[in-house]
Amino acid sequence: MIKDETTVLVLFHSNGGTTYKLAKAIAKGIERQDGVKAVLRQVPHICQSEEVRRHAFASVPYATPEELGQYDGLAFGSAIHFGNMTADMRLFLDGTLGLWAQRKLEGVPATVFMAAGGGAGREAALLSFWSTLAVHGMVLVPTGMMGAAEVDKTLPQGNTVFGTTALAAMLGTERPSESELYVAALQGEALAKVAKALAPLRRQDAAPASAANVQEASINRPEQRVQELKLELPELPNPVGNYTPYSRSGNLVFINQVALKEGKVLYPGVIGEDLTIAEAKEATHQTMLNVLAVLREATDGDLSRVKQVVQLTGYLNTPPGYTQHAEVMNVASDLAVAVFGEKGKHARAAIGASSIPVNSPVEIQAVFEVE
Ligand SMILES: Cc1cc2nc3c(=O)[nH]c(=O)nc-3n(C[C@H](O)[C@H](O)[C@H](O)COP(=O)(O)O)c2cc1C
Repeated sequence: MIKDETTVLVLFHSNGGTTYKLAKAIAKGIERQDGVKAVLRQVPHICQSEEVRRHAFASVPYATPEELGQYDGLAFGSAIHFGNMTADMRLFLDGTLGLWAQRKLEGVPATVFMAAGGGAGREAALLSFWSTLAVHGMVLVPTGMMGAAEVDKTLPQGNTVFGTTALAAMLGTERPSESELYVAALQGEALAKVAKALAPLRRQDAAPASAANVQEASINRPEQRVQELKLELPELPNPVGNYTPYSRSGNLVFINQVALKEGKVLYPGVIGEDLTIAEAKEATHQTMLNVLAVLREATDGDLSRVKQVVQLTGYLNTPPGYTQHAEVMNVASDLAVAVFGEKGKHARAAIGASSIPVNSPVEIQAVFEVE
């Protein structure tokens, strides 16, 4: 993501298309702000019906919970189901636990819009989002009286002070009505304004922190970092053939590991089919711990002898057409930098493979320069 640009995600869940139409109006409002880009994504469907597959929004890409941390602002939209967000949106938000633990969404502006039928419980439904967003520490952008003076008062309209809704079951005009779309665009514009204003401040806060982390890791001995990060480096795995856990040529150490944990493969199988992306990341973390355990052996128990992490190559057991290799391998790269600081930065390749020994979801080849 280009970090000089303000980017706002419009994330929706829709079955019948009304929330999608509001989402597009919100995105239009966001892009009225100079230098702000809207990205439209949808939440995966728990059960995808034929109706959903036929809709125009079927081609909108699915979001992952992890990607929420990349944006400068977030607009959440869902159909109202029994005075609440839909189960699909709820499930998605429950997937943001990792972001919450890292406080990644703290201070990120957010707003909420919803599609209703007759409007039963619509304010409670909007607030059901708000409590989740408050737990994340997000900056809530309400609609207040936005557009209230301009909406067509001869018909029932969905505007509320907490966010726009559309009253899809109300007669008299096509829904969302022009007034509902009008308020939705104002809401998008208001979110974009806050996102644009806060983005430089948030980056300023984040930059010294991450630079400090890297510096801290460089100053601290890697062994100390391993302890601080509470990383448990496992026992060395026994080779099952005529090879060694590592080989050294000059100052370079070569290591290959798979996702073995206590003698068994952690989450065996194909990523995206047998295991989720979150499980793939856990398996990648385990694989990198195995690499570090072997590296410690190669450096006679002293990781401070590592001069540079030179190259990481990740082979991921993925189906044809898979595209999220980089996201999974970032776990290994982040761990290298967390332990070795600047010396942890490396060249990298991430490759999809149709099968990996012992049905591991991942294999990492690593090259280190040592003293
Ligand atoms: C299970 C279920 C529960 C619903 N509960 C409510 C509700 O509490 N209040 C309301 O106004 N509409 C309710 N509706 C109607 C939907 O919110 C409405 O049809 C909405 O426009 C659907 O949005 P979509 O087209 O984006 O899927 C409900 C619909 C379903 C299927």
